[in-house]
Amino acid sequence: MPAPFRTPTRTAPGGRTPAPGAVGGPAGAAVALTAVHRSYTDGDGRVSALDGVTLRVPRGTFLAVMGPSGSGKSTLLNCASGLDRVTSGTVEIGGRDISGLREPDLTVFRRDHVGFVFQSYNLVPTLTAEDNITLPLRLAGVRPDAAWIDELVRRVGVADRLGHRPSELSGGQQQRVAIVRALAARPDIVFADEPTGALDGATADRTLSLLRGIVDDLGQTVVMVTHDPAAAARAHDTAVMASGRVVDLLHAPAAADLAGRLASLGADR
Ligand SMILES: Nc1ncnc2c1ncn2[C@@H]1O[C@H](COP(=O)(O)OP(=O)(O)OP(=O)(O)O)[C@@H](O)[C@H]1O
Repeated sequence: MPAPFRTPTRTAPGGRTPAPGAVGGPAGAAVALTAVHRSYTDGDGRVSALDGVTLRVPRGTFLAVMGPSGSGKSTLLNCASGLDRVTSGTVEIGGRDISGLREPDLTVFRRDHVGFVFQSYNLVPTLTAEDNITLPLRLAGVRPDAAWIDELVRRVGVADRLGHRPSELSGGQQQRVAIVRALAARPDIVFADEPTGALDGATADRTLSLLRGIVDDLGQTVVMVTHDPAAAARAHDTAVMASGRVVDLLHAPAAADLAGRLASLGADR
């Protein structure tokens, strides 16, 4: 019988070992990828963007995904979140296999079970912060859970900005509103794509603290793609990708160790 998950191939340069249960163990996985391949056909032939990824993200954990440009990070995020389809293998979110869902069902599933945070915030410019937060729920015909949203709004510190439009908010405030929007439906998992990429150092730091807090204090699950070793070091675990594979799964790596590992993989940023 094949191994149920890919065994990390190495530990951090500092000798840290992967978190027990950070991969594998089907129980309690917010998202589980099994033998996922994703290939694209382009002008030059076939590109294997994901080449056999098996990865489980336990509920209530914060996973960073790093790797050189072109290593497959965005493809991993897109496939794991149901934005893109796998060529082969399976993706389960909250125990539900989404690999075979038809498009309308997949759209509804994503809406109800997956939250997204983007580098560019993706707020609707004509709506207030409050309306941005509740828009996805209202479109779904779901009454927002006012107590939960209040808790989130207070936690991220935008309670006094709810009546403002995005253009009247700083980048950090817009990202905090986007984080509340992503969590409003209590998703199984939040995927964050370079969430601090457009923020200055101090604001990025605060945003990472918020993400870590919603995992540690509220039991949410976050998967974050980042190029920044210091950002990844704020997560519990880091998956390092190269050539479409997860080559390391590191528990609480130091930023310097991650930077060294990326340099060894030829990452130029
Ligand atoms: N739609 C597509 N069509 C063809 N090739 C694609 C497509 N999407 C991704 N690829 C290829 O798949 C590989 C992985 O791309 P991906 O965007 O996942 O990498 P990445 O690690 O996120 O890169 P970056 O850090 O530069 O954003 C690359 O070789 C890329 O060119």
